[in-house]
Amino acid sequence: MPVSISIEGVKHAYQTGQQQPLPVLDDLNITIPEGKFTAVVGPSGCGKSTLTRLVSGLLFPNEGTVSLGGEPVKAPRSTVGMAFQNPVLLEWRSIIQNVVLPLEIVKSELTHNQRLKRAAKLLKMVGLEGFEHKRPSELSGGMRQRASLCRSLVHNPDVLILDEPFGALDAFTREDLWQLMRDIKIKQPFTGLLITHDLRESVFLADQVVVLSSRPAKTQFVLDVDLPEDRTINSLYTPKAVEMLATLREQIEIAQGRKEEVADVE
Ligand SMILES: Nc1ncnc2c1ncn2[C@@H]1O[C@H](COP(=O)(O)OP(=O)(O)OP(=O)(O)O)[C@@H](O)[C@H]1O
Repeated sequence: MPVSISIEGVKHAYQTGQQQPLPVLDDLNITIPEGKFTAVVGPSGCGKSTLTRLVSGLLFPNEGTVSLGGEPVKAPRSTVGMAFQNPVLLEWRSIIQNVVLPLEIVKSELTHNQRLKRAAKLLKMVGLEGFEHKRPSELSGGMRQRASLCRSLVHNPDVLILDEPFGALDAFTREDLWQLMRDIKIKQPFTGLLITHDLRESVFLADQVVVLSSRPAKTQFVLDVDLPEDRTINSLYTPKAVEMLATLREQIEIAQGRKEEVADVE
């Protein structure tokens, strides 16, 4: 069952040997209701991947709290799924064996056959039926990323963290995978956190887009994406979406220090 994600007053600095700590996150506040999808955008190096480590329990904040379903995160949780820009599939395993890997790690109660059945169902859902027994190197980049998405979903995670998973793909494959992700979200609900540099991707996939300031990152701006659930690529060209994209573009420029924030004049 999807759970809410709550990031409240989070500050984090990395200890870097003898040098002064490097402040990375400074007063981060993000709330993602259960089953909703939030995209986080911000300047390069502002702390987005650090945020994913805090939510997945691989790192703990110096100040503030990160909670999943109202429970503070104190350790890595097996109910979180993750996918990254580089799918890192194991070459000595077939595609289906790569997909079942998380079930082995979390010591699932499913039998061997049940695990294979679940993986095969996911592979079918992403259009990889017939490729179950291929090696990762026999697949294209887009196909490997589809397999990686199956691996991140095979243990039915209640939270899915996507750290630029489509960043290395060509524009058309990327759009295909956005649509696939939209359909997966309906079939297998989860609470989603997407890190991306692509504003169109954020508007296509998310219910809300959070813009972070430059490092140390603060929550600078939150946009509610008021588009239909069943949005298509064409939805990105509607006046409403174009206006949202322009707003986000402007906020990124402010975050990068290229533009001053202008106060509203009544
Ligand atoms: N384990 C670590 N120890 C020390 N410093 C780190 C560590 N991990 C990241 N950093 C530093 O923290 C800052 C934020 O890194 P992070 O990877 O979270 O940013 P990001 O927003 O995801 O970057 P990008 O957009 O370029 O992918 C960077 O300056 C990075 O060098």
